[in-house]
Amino acid sequence: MEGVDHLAHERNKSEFDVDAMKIVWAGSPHAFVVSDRISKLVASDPGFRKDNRSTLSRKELFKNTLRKAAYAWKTIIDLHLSEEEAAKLRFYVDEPAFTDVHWGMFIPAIKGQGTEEQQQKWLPLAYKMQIIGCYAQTELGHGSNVQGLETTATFDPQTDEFIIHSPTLTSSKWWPGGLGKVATHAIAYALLIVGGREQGVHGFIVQLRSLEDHSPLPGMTVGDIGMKFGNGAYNAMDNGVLRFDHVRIPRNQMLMSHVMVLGRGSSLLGPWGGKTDFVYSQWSALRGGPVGANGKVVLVVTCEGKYKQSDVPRQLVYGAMLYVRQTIVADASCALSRAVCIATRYSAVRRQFGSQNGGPETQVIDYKTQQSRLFPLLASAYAFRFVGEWLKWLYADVTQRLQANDFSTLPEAHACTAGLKSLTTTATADGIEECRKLCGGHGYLCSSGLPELFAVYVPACTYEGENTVLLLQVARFLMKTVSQLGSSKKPVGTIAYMTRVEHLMQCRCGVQRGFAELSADLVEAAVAHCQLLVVSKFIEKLQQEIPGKGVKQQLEVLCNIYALFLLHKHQGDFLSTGCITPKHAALANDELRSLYSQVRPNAIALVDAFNYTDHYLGSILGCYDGNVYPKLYEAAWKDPLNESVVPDGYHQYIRPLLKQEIRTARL
Ligand SMILES: Cc1cc2nc3c(=O)[nH]c(=O)nc-3n(C[C@H](O)[C@H](O)[C@H](O)COP(=O)(O)OP(=O)(O)OC[C@H]3O[C@@H](n4cnc5c(N)ncnc54)[C@H](O)[C@@H]3O)c2cc1C
Repeated sequence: MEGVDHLAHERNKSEFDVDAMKIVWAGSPHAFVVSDRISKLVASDPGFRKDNRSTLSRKELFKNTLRKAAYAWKTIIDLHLSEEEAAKLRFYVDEPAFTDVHWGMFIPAIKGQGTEEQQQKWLPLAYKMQIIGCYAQTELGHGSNVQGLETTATFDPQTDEFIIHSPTLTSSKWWPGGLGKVATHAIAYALLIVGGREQGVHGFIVQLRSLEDHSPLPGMTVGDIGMKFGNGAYNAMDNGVLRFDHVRIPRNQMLMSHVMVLGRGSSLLGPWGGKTDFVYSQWSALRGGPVGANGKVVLVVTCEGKYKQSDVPRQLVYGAMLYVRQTIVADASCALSRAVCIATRYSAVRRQFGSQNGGPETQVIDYKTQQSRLFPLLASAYAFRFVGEWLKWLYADVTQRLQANDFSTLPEAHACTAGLKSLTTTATADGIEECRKLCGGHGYLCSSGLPELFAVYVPACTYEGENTVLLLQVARFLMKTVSQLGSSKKPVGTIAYMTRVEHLMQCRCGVQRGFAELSADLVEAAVAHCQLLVVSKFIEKLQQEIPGKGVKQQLEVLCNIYALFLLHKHQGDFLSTGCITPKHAALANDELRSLYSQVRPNAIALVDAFNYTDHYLGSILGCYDGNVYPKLYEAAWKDPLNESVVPDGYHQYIRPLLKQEIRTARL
């Protein structure tokens, strides 16, 4: 039956132009062309094979990841791929690797926190992969609380160097991807000590390994932290542990675009001016902690004991984080759409019960319960796509403003990226698991692709800001906004709606002192605010011109499902606050059911619009042609356990049982 499309009847039912939807999903015709070409290139190259990943041992998996990363780099060079194409290629290779951190965190950190001089020195090396970088912030004892980091960087004015040291076991760097076995350099975060005084946590470029033989440099104890959740998945990554024993690095390896420590006799440039011994700054946690009272970086000139302020707000250190978090939101729609594509196609293939007069049984996708679990996830995938697009725009906008010394939108951008990172990753991780359940027993097989997708994805709820910690930051931002409602400072942008809420206008924010007590409720408020963002950005998308027969109508249906499903899920909150009446709630529920019926004939086409190759999906249940059973059957025989009919261990452990010889067996 090779070549037969078992889902053709489903595709024929669709009421819209799938090719036009593919372009909407990709973001533009250009993005579609690039994505389509690169995904097919990766899928057709046996060098990027990944179907055996979950059966490899850790060592084999890791070595294979190294091979793929090198092969990907060779392909990028040989084919002269642009930066955009290269990024797409890494995306479609679809394997966590040290390169993710090198390109996604090490380079952005140097760009965001390094001086021009530092960028000129380090970026060309990093771009050519003559050095490989990791991002070493988290320690064994502290992750979210960056101010609590214990690694020290003590300035030695005699030699003009920093001494990087891990004073305790809990100060060991722990988790950084790429650190364990590959990275030659790290951006290591450490508590700066100048003249005996602690001056907050800063980033330092530290060489870890020899560029000749890859051995750790003197003073470094470095290795991998061990197996992680799931088969394959994140075990392809060498998350690492690192201890420093009085490692010396030159002063110019502290990242100094916003703060600086000057050597004796150096001149100060820019807004600070003057001549001094040392200058350093104070700034709060990268991930935690409220923004300071005036939001300014405080520069301290130690030799004179004078305090000066620059015009640079301390939130500027969030720049690299904003970038990384907005990419995480974009990735959420990819991971969720992938799981939804698998579950939708399989739900159309799978039949259970309902046979009439010997006819075929019912496709499980036709059960209303299946639809009510699956279609809100399909709607969420599209909703996250569009809010991700908007966040990308917001990031570009805020970056442009920063270059023009306009810092006004930075707190809002920070709240949006933190909140949406939290919301979309939580919903995606939960959504992937729901898709696994939607596929019944077969969803539990590695060949469904869903267990590994979940295992790879779920740490996104923790890294780059633990999701609850991030929501607490959004809650603080919202409470601050509420407290300013009566003042002349009017909320704008994503919080402008607050001025329209009559009740809020009369509120005085009373949670300043009781914040911790109310934090669980405030986190819910933060989620609601972020949901409003997602819904409003979906609606804004629909206000644009969207070409293609029936495309806009389908998106309208999905947008309504997304919004009404939320209303349905949180009915209690809406009813208890008097926002809706029980009649409204019932109407919304009726409407939701009717929307599910409208999606049903278009469901397969709506997931086809993601344009995923079978290679990228990595799932027998989700394969394009729907020919699930023969492929499942065939895959089972390829399992290493089936290499022999009688298993290894039969003579030692099974036969003695069967032959009642267990007491004399050598176990
Ligand atoms: C796969 C993976 C890859 C990673 N890669 C890197 C990397 O490349 N570089 C790097 O530096 N780090 C990396 N990390 C580490 C990651 O960034 C941290 O684990 C993350 O920041 C969370 O910090 P934590 O582990 O200290 O969690 P904790 O903060 O200890 O969280 C534990 C619990 O405490 C709660 N909690 C914490 N603080 C508060 C609070 N103030 N109020 C209420 N509740 C609170 C949290 O909600 C959570 O439920 C990685 C982690 C993983 C899992």
